[in-house]
Amino acid sequence: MTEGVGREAGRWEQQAAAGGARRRRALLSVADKTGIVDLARALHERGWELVSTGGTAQALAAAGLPVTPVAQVTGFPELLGGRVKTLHPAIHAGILARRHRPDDMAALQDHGVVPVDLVAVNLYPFAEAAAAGATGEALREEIDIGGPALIRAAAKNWPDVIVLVDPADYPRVAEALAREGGVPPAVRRELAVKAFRHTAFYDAVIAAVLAGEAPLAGGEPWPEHLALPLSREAVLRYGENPHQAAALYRLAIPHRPAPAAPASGAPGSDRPGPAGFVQRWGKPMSYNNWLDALAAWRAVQDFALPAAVAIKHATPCGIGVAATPAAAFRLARDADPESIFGGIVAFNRPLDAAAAEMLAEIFLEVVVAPAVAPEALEILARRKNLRVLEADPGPAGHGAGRWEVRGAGGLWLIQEADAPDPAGARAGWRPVTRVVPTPEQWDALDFAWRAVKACRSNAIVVAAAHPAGGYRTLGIGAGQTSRVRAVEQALALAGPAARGAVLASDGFFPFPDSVERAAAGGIAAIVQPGGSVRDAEVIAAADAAGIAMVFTGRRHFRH
Ligand SMILES: NC(=O)c1ncn([C@@H]2O[C@H](COP(=O)(O)O)[C@@H](O)[C@H]2O)c1NC=O
Repeated sequence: MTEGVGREAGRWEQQAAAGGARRRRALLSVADKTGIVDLARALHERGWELVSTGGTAQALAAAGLPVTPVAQVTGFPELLGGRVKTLHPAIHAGILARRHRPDDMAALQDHGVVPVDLVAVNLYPFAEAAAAGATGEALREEIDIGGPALIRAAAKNWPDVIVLVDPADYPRVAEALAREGGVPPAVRRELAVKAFRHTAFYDAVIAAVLAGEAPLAGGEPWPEHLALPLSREAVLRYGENPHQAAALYRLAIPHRPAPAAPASGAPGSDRPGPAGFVQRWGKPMSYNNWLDALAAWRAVQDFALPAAVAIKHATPCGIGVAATPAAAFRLARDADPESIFGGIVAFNRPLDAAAAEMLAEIFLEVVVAPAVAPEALEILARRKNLRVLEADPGPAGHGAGRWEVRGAGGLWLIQEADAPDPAGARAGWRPVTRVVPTPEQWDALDFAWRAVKACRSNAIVVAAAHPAGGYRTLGIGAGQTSRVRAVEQALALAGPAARGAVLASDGFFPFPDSVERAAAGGIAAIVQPGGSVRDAEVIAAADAAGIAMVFTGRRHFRH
């Protein structure tokens, strides 16, 4: 505590306890009436005067409590359809007067203003109105003006005024008043912090909604100041390691509601997750679970056919596409049967029983899919340590999913997410070698290119069609500090299967050495962004080996 406020507050409490040199006054003005009658009754029983705005006053009067209408205090009726109710010196001077300043108190006396000692306010439900589709004038009327002014005034004067913005805090304040005749300074300060967060969050939501499709950028090149409305979804057991504290927040920009989870009658109670996620089974998600599940879910969006992406430590260890989720999973699993142990698997199609049976055979941490059939959930629920998430594949709305924010060393970096390449993107690819890919190789290169996008840089993917249909990664070299080492890792994992396979590189080859290694491993076709100053040498190496190579003109680094 600072500013000697505890001393001032103590004086205030003594005054109150001394039998009330004056009657204390509370201003109650709440859109959400939850708990307000109980709070008002507790105050009334302790001799407080209750002052309220229209709807709140009605609710209190209906409960048999005596209320002073705010209009009686201000001498004005509520104006402009409620746009101006409490915005008046008779209210705000009463809140803001510093009780230890004789000049402030004298000013109140001179102007017949009564001090306000407690403010309980919550705001017009702007976010709910936006989520329900309100626009234009109707939405604008949901922007609360007087409420934030009351909250901020009371929070500024927290040494003398109790500010309440959350009904969950009413009982403890009522108890403190009953027990001690006042609320300890530390608690008043804590309530003030909560109040400023409340109004800051409220305004951040309004700005984001008014900014529309570009909530972060505000529709213009990056704004100088940016307030992101974040809502806590969960306090996590710990972060990346047990000695790190962690919580999960989501960008709380109203958007269309996620589809209701299908009623399954299946085991487990549904646990809501961040916007668009519902946990259908299993223990709470950990920090690393979320990192991996989000990476897997993002990666699987890049494929149009049924796909399975298996992730370990935020980078894929196997990716498969095939006719069914089960067939896709078989390919992803067999790509690296060792690494998938304890992995996270995402699907881009609803999970059926056939896929669930295969998943339940091995130890996995998390499975993510757009939907999980009831019979599939029954099967997965055999695995006590598995977590099952349903994810909403639809657009996040208001551009919330379009942005990535991450912290590094006290700074925050924001970028547009690396969106999936559109379905026909390869029409823009440019063959640069004498040999051009066969139609089959084009398909395999398309798959490998989408797979390498999901991998940490430097990333190389060796991939091929499967004789029974579909495509799978054979070897992934990711997170390497040199590109040629990523090639070697991918080839080593692929082994003899690399002969005749294709290779994708997330960035250009700075030297021909990677192509020479690929050629030695039997790679038949390569896709890479191109753009190196040594492209000519790289192309010459491919030509010398009889390898087909195409340039995408776009890279997919992932740091
Ligand atoms: N205009 C004002 O002076 C004003 N003062 C308080 N309010 C809000 O009016 C609401 C309560 O209204 P009622 O008691 O009529 O239901 C609260 O959400 C409060 O934040 C106001 N409304 C909006 O700005």
